[in-house]
Amino acid sequence: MTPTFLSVGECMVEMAPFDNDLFKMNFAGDTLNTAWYARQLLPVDWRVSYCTCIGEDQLSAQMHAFMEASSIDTSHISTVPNRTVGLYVTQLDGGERSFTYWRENSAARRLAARSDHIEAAFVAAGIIFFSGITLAILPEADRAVFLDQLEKARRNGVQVAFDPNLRPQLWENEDVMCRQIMAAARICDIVMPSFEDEARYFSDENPQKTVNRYKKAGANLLVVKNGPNDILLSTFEGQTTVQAQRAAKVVDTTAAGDSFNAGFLAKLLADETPVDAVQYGSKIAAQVIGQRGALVDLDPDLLK
Ligand SMILES: O=C(O)C(=O)C[C@H](O)[C@H](O)COP(=O)(O)O
Repeated sequence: MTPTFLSVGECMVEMAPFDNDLFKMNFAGDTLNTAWYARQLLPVDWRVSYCTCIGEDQLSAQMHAFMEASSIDTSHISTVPNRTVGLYVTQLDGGERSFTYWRENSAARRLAARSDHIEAAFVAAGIIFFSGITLAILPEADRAVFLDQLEKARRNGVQVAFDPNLRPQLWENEDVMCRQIMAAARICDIVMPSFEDEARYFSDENPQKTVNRYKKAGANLLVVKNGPNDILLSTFEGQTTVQAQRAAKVVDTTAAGDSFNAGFLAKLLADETPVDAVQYGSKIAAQVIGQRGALVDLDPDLLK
């Protein structure tokens, strides 16, 4: 059977600032970004599949065509009549990004509305990747359906990887966000949080506290990203810090974490050591933040 990397979540229209106050339209979203980079970084015998919902309008068709052209498998994308895809605009402040969204009524919010849709995607996967944003956009009842199906897939041997990607503006409130993130972490093998966010919303004093909290929840492989600072890696064998790759220049930090996740998971799935996988993920992220937008061309040397 073809090994499948399945990413689940929401892809949006991205408007990212380029030169002369012009904005460039693209398609992006944390889980799609990870799938897009993973497609380039995983061996060709892997299938990279994206699970979401889109509308039936022209913009949705364009997004679908973009994924196909990027060699991402679209067989787990369903359509929802009378809805369209979400949109976000990136604002840059000295290279640091922030996002404004128009996604309250997006088709992707229905991605777990039919449990057979996600079930079919999950059973076909070797590894499932999702994020806190995947959960944040779902109606409350669908979150439970999503996590139930995930647990079932995991019991059947599928690996589960999770980036908490904390976005309080997408949740009902911070309490709900923190509770749901920890409920999700309980059914994950690999958790890849970013310390800056975790410190802010879980009051972790240092990356060690972040590791301890997710380990207690049950995850056995943890990578705590920390911007340009050391990355903390915790595995079955113990833990270590890995120096982050310095970026030659920081132009736009959008998708730093998403591209790191793709590089890290691609090397793990190729049976490299977790330390090598962290170093590789960090190299990919350093490249990505040197260019504008979420999806950027990678140095061909990195793809070898
Ligand atoms: O916020 C969302 O919903 C998005 O998906 C927009 C962005 O593409 C990612 O958030 C970027 O993620 P970072 O790697 O954390 O920079």
